[in-house]
Amino acid sequence: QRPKNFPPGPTRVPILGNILQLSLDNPLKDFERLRKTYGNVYSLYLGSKPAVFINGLEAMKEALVTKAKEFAGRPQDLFVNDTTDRKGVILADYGPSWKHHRRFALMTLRNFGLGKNSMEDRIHGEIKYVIKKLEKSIGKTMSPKVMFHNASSNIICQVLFGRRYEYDDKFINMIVQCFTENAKLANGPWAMLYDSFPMIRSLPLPFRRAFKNVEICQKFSKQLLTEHKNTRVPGEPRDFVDCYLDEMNKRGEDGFFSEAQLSMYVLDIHFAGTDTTSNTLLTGFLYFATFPHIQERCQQEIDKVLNGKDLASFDDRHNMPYVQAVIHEVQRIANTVPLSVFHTTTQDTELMGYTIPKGTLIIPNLTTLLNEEGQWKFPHEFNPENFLNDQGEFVKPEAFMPFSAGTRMCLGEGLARMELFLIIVTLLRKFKFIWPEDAGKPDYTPVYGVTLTPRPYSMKILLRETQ
Ligand code: HEM
Repeated sequence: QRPKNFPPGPTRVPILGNILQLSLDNPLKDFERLRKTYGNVYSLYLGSKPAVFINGLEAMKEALVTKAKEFAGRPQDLFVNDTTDRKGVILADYGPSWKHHRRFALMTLRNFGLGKNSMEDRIHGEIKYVIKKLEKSIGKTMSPKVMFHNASSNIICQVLFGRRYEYDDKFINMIVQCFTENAKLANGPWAMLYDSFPMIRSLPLPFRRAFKNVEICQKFSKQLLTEHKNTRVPGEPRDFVDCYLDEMNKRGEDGFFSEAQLSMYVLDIHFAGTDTTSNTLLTGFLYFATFPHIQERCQQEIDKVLNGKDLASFDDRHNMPYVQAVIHEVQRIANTVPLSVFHTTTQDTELMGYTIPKGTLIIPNLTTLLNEEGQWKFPHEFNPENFLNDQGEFVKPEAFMPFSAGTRMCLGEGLARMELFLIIVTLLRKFKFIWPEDAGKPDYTPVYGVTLTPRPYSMKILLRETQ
């Protein structure tokens, strides 16, 4: 029996809950089936623990925007919490430590956006290496996966640590590999079993791999922190880590800012800024290569707007409605973080008339907004018309929430949007991306995880004549 007025859902069995009713490899289709049966707010039991799923624009807005604070918590008893030692910002519960760290990140990222060495310069700096890499493949086919993952990692590494790594650097490739592996493990079958059955948690099962990966990454960030402490000049920050160390000096021992926090905090931001942007870029180029007419129309608009200009700037987006529409459509179809990051309720509350007690696990299914019927002209196909009005102007429907919404909304949205725009525009301006003749039909179905990943593919690179 569910508690009185709790969201409905399928009957559960003792101990296992509803877990046998889900495909643990990729439950997204099951979640959609359950939404059709039980409505936009329903519940499932993962073992003995209830989880409330939020679907569709109306329910999502009520929870994340109207009742933002009431839904701003994070669960603290899951696999992901154990792997990250309950530090950092992404999984921090709603409270003063999370607030201070979120505010600090937003402020510091904003400050790096200004001035001489601006975020745009940093991104263009990295794009030069991407161009070099692509130039080596002209006339040939290449798999863009490592390149985009490393480019995204480098952009955020520059901000955090003031440094970048070559794309064949073994060390950073190992870190990125840990990120991509953990993004699959974090909500994969073993994590689901770990969360549902606490008695198996200390057993040597495959979920141990995720702990090992965090350990490897922690070594990496701790080493960089030591280097920073040894070389910094207080009050003259070179990067995010220096700013944090300055802030620690300023605050003294207030219990919120500490070195132990810092090493997981930078890891959080490094991870969040790598596996998201890169998978979105990979989705984008998969579609550019297989929808050549859309690629060409973007190139015409880019040529016209950038006519004679050396580099694209983020402001140019206002004169590129079609390119803007395409990039947003790429994000919509990529559905990069399909179940957002899980929330909890911070107090007893109500949603769409149902009663939800404090501390309930909340799963915002963002997928159901990005393809919701009635919200999009073409919910189930790749079509930039989804973001264009009858006059060909760019419009952003309300259901476009790949970064979530409200209090816990992605704090890297500004950076991510700038990266996507500058990288896509610069590369489409210079190169033509072609689906290889012998590659067969493209498979657009992504691999499930905390982030959705396009299946590995290769594309042929040509240099464009008109630039
Ligand atoms: C296309 C790229 C990206 C997508 C689609 C994306 C999406 C998301 C989503 C859905 C959430 C969960 C929000 C919630 O719980 O309601 C999130 C949180 C977060 N993202 Fe992003 N993200 C992207 C890029 C980035 C970048 C570049 C950074 C680095 C600065 C970043 C840092 C974070 C952080 C720190 C959080 C946790 C915020 C909190 O709990 O307060 N993300 N992101």
